[in-house]
Amino acid sequence: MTQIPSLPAATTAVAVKRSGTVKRLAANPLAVIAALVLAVVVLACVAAPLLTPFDPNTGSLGSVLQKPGGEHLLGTDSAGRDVLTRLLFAGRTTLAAGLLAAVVAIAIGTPAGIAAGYYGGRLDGAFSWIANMLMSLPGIIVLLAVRAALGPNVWLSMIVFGVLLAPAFFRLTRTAVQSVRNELYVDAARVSGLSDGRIMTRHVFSVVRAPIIIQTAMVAGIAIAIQSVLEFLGLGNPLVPTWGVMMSDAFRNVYLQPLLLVWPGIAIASVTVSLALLGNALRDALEDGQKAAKAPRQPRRPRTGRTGTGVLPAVAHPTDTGQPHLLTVSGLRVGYPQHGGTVKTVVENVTLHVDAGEVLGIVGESGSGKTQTAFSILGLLPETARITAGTITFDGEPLLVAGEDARNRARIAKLRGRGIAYIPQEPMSNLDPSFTVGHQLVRPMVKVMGLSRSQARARALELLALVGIVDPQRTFEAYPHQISGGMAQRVLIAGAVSCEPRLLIADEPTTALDVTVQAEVLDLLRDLQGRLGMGLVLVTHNFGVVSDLCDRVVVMRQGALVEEGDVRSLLRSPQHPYTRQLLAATLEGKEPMTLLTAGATAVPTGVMPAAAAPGTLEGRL
Ligand SMILES: Nc1ncnc2c1ncn2[C@@H]1O[C@H](COP(=O)(O)OP(=O)(O)OP(=O)(O)O)[C@@H](O)[C@H]1O
Repeated sequence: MTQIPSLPAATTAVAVKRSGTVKRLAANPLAVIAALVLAVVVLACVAAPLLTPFDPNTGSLGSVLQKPGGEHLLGTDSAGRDVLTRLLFAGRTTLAAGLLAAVVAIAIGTPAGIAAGYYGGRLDGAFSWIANMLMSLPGIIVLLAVRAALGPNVWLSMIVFGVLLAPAFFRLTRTAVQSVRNELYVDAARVSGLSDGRIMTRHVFSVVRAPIIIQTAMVAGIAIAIQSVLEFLGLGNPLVPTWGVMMSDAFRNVYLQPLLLVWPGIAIASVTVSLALLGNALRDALEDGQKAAKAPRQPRRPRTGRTGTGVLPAVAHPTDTGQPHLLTVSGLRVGYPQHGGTVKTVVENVTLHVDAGEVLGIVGESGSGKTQTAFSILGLLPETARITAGTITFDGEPLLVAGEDARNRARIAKLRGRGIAYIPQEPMSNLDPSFTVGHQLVRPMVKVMGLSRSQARARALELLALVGIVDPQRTFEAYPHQISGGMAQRVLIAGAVSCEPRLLIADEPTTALDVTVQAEVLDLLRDLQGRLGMGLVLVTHNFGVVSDLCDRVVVMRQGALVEEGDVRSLLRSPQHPYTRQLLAATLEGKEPMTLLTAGATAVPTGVMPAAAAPGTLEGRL
């Protein structure tokens, strides 16, 4: 069994990444200066009443336009008001108004962008149309119109400006979400029973979090600058001190006291420039982090040992009792509409079933429609796919009916996790890099089984031990990059069985693994399936795996079933020429019965050399 390699700090962990980002920011002098300037300005403005004894709006006619010095550190303005006091109080309004614009833009743009990117289709079209329309409006003219209609209210102006800036966040999040919505870890989250809302907030939002923070810094700076420009032009409320209003006042006395223009100018420039610098530095720090994340992994330690501890008794396979099959697929047809109105059919009239405790293999060459069939059962087909005929029933209840898209989605969503679970092909890309292994195991159990967090945690540790992970605690706390491919596949198997599903669909579960780990994972699957009495649909193109694990097998070619039977008869006397051809190709031209030797368990994908394939066929034939 693989030990967790101890990785250097510069590799990919998100936990490491977070502290790494702070470290990289701290190493950037511009970022440090910008952060310090912002911190000083914000703190000084917040603590304004403590820092100055004057009132920002009360002046003294005896001390008009005084030069800096004495009790008025920055002098006084044309109404005899203390400039420093006004500057600090004005900063509160200006900064809060800039923040308000950014918050409004985020609150509108981000959820809309996530929903449009995640759901696509008409929702995306409608939201994109609104975003394009908002972007085509001339912002300054709209703000002038708002000012003319509703008066000089800085908060209202910034709310409107926030709405106008929302498309920036919308586009950013939509693009980011589009790039991950078909990632396998999102599919994995879906099949583990998490709702769309939960997936969007927990798994998808993490992708857009960093760009949003960067964009917020930029947008807040722009909002402060625009607000100040409008107020400088005399469109602000003279009764509410802001840096723009101060600039406007100062400009009227520029010949008498030019310094009055300098202080708010410095304040505006320092804050907007600092925000821009900080945003840039943050982007650089995150990009550097991503480069570090792509650094090569530590070599894996050699694996030893076998999996499973045989605690539960094996479940007897059902006999023909007249009970409905656990899963029945009837006449399934899946197609993809093409340009020009035609439909490319990728699954045609597929009919199969699997019972509780039974292992059904779906074999066929690449592109024969195995995954499309499995995805139809799991409700994971791409949005562009159309189920044009057929039904799928689970335990006698309809699960999928052609043409009932919305109901199909609801029915499948209810079954995921507890009814049907999924083990994918690519272990690494099915684990969300933003969360620890433990988190990803615990969440579905809390959500689907209603366990408390501590119960789910204890169960996750048990499951990790059950799937043969030597140090469950350490793996539980690890991020996906900190475990090997074989361990990741075991974690996914643990996750798939965590909610005690009645049917497990495993799509080429060993393809991405090296040969020794393939054998271990197959052993584990067989062991768990027997112990838990699950129905198992095993998608593979490897007859070695079929003979090792399956009770029955269906052979697919070009989207259709060409042969079906119990594994023993089918391997012994394949009827269809394609099955014979496939078997012959797998066996590299040798007769199946002459290959067999006892002792080993599995073979590498698509290859069954005499020395490597042993035992798998012999035990069954
Ligand atoms: N999004 C899609 N749009 C159009 N055609 C698709 C799409 N996804 C898959 N197909 C087509 O469906 C057919 C069946 O694909 P499927 O992934 O089920 O094959 P498979 O038997 O699982 O192959 P493999 O072993 O390589 O995974 C292929 O011809 C493939 O090109």
